[in-house]
Amino acid sequence: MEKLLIKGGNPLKGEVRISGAKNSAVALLPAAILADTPVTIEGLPNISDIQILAELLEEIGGKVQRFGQDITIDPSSMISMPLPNGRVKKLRASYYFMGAMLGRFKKAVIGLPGGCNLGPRPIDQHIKGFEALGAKVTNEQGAVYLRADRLKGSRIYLDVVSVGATINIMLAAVKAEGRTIIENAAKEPEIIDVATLLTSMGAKIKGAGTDVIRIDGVEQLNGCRHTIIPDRIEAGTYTIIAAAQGEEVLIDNVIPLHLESLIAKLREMGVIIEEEDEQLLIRGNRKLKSVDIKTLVYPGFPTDLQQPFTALLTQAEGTGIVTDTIYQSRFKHIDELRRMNASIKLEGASAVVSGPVKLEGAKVKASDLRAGASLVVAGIMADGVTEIIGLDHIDRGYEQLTDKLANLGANIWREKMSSEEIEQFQNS
Ligand SMILES: CC(=O)N[C@H]1[C@@H](OP(=O)(O)OP(=O)(O)OC[C@H]2O[C@@H](n3ccc(=O)[nH]c3=O)[C@H](O)[C@@H]2O)O[C@H](CO)[C@@H](O)[C@@H]1O
Ligand SMILES: C=C(OP(=O)(O)O)C(=O)O
Repeated sequence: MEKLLIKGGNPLKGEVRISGAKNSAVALLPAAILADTPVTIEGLPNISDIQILAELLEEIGGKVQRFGQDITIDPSSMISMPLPNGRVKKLRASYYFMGAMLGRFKKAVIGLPGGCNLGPRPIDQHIKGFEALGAKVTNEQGAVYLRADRLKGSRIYLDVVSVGATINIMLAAVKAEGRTIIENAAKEPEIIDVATLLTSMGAKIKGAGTDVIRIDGVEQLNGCRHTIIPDRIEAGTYTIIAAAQGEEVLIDNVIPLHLESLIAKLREMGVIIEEEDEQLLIRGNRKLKSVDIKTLVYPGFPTDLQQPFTALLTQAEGTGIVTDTIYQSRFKHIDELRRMNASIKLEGASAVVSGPVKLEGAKVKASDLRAGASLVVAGIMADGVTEIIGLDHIDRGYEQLTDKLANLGANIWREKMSSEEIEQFQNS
């Protein structure tokens, strides 16, 4: 087990290349289950969630070959193997095996998903969608059992705008008989990416990226080749880091449109950002002004950037109010930032951040993926050394974080934890 160490204060300069989007990749891989012939996905991030999904695909009989950032999945000999326990519990996106296996085999047994602990994360809207398509769904001993004699297209109104439910229903509906209409669908770029892959496989989908998606089911889907979109959350994290500590940082392989809400907020704070087709050039500003943020569904401010952004607000003049409307209790990073001298109060569903303060390096723990990212942002700005444990969370979502930041000039490295440290960590 390792810990991450950062000696803060170095000005950052240079270029960082963004990897493929985790939240697309984790749906694209299960989507391959639906094809009759091999699917190749290009530009995958090398992160632990992808490794686990590749192993799950092999567990159900898929042949998986990885060549650098590309993966080829031959689904022809897959079977509807139950996956009630084990790897499925390690990540959120294992829920996509429900939709994909239901679409292909008309049955699936999948353990309830893991992923970041952000408070309650129900999957009732996924289930509502599967039931509307004709599946019988039961929950037994922590696993979801799905079975359908046939899947039949239906009109489904989501009571909550959900990325996972929108994609999961698409995965099942592409092989249902007739037309499915998903209303109040989520509009995140990852949904368009999954729809693009499915369309290349032969699916008939209209409206992905709007709040009404129409799907006409087909009997057969074939293999294809697909290039994943860049990770807007990784790009946003580096943009925040560059705003915090950058002299001049070029973010390469990014779709600026996907980050409009973040870019607007950073400009309000006084950060200078130039947008190119696939790049962002960020000039940090040591005199930042505070702003308020409220997370919303896309194209609103993403909840996955709320935690890293909160760390940046500690350096801004004034008071910034951070409200997360998607996950009201996504604030586990606050106590850790306070250990680093941040001045943050929790008031109801908001964090009130006062700044600027001089952050000080400390021993802190990443309780979830983006909490980890917020500690990295803080560590990069702090005086002295910050020691972050809980790297398994960070490794779920950031490819080569240490190398990418070191290339920009950060003083950052990983070290093995001693057995006493591991014991303390496990008991904490
Ligand atoms: C693997 C993946 O893509 N993860 C992302 C996905 O998670 P995930 O797909 O799990 O998030 P959702 O969009 O489904 O959740 C949004 C909100 O809806 C609620 N909800 C969701 C489903 C449901 O059936 N019932 C229900 O009440 C959730 O508790 C949450 O409050 O979108 C989140 C919101 O942008 C991001 O933070 C995650 O990084
Ligand atoms: C919450 C996240 O991921 P997951 O849904 O996979 O837990 C995230 O990427 O910030």
